[in-house]
Amino acid sequence: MNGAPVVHAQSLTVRRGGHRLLDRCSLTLDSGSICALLGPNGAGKSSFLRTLLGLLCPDEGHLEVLGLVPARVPQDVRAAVSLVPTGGLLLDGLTAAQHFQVGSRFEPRWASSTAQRVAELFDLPLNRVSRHLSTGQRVGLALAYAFASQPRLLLLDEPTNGLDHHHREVLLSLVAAYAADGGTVLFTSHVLSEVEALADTVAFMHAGHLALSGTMHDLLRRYATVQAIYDAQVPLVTAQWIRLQFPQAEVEIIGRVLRVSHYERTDEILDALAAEQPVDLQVQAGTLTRLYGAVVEEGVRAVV
Ligand SMILES: Nc1ncnc2c1ncn2[C@@H]1O[C@H](COP(=O)(O)OP(=O)(O)OP(=O)(O)O)[C@@H](O)[C@H]1O
Repeated sequence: MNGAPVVHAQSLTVRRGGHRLLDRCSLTLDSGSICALLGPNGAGKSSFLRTLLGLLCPDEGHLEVLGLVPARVPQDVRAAVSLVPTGGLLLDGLTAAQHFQVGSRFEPRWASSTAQRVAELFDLPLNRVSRHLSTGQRVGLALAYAFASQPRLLLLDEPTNGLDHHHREVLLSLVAAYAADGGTVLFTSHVLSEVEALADTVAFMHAGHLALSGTMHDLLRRYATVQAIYDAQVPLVTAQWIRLQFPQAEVEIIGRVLRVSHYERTDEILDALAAEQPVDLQVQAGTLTRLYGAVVEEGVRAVV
């Protein structure tokens, strides 16, 4: 792995029709990382992937992908980067076998053995035209084509959409193996359990802006929950005081248990609650679901 980042986006803004698809987005991805791009419908995730491939040109900011500027040399970028859009992108009149012939002719790093292997893993009928393939088979074929192209950066837009449980697991293993070999992956997903299983890095998008990004480990450590257990009901005055001191915290009271989650203020909350002398006091690592709620659903309340 060399030290230069695979993706280096600095304050990217893309405008279309008076609307900001991307709003000052910054992200750096290192070789070998698997990054999940998360956010609600319409947040701008697909637009970000399309910008990395040079399909959308930034109006402001700076972007380098593998040291290249996609808007300037889109063909060079496409030779090294594969994008699998939602549902796959196929040539409708061609069979899987014909797709692979196209790949061997036009993709500079085509690996026929990978195409065959991934096609087998997805149980693809090789001689059926793609418009007669099922939804999952279409995704499988698009993935087989992408992996066989041996890209240095793989962009996957909701790749598990339409895949059954078994083929979902197959895909997660393929992505993990590809990254272990030094490939870099940026994928979007609305399924947080699969993100937790696969991604080492997460980036949260909200209204076109990349609100927060970092390694999964670090972000969940920063968004920890402090749990205090009292010998009787949680003292109301304590809960109210915490809400006043930390207005952006998520505060939960369940009987004798008080749970307070906040981005990057765990130590202060711990000190504040220790002074109240609960019978038990501990810090629990955050969960992706809670962090997603704080960053995206609550309108970035925890981090801005
Ligand atoms: N070419 C375009 N011109 C104008 N608006 C666009 C264009 N492409 C996308 N948009 C708008 O930009 C916003 C972001 O769209 P995008 O597809 O990037 O969202 P997304 O985060 O991928 O959403 P989803 O999770 O639903 O797939 C949406 O409001 C969409 O309607």
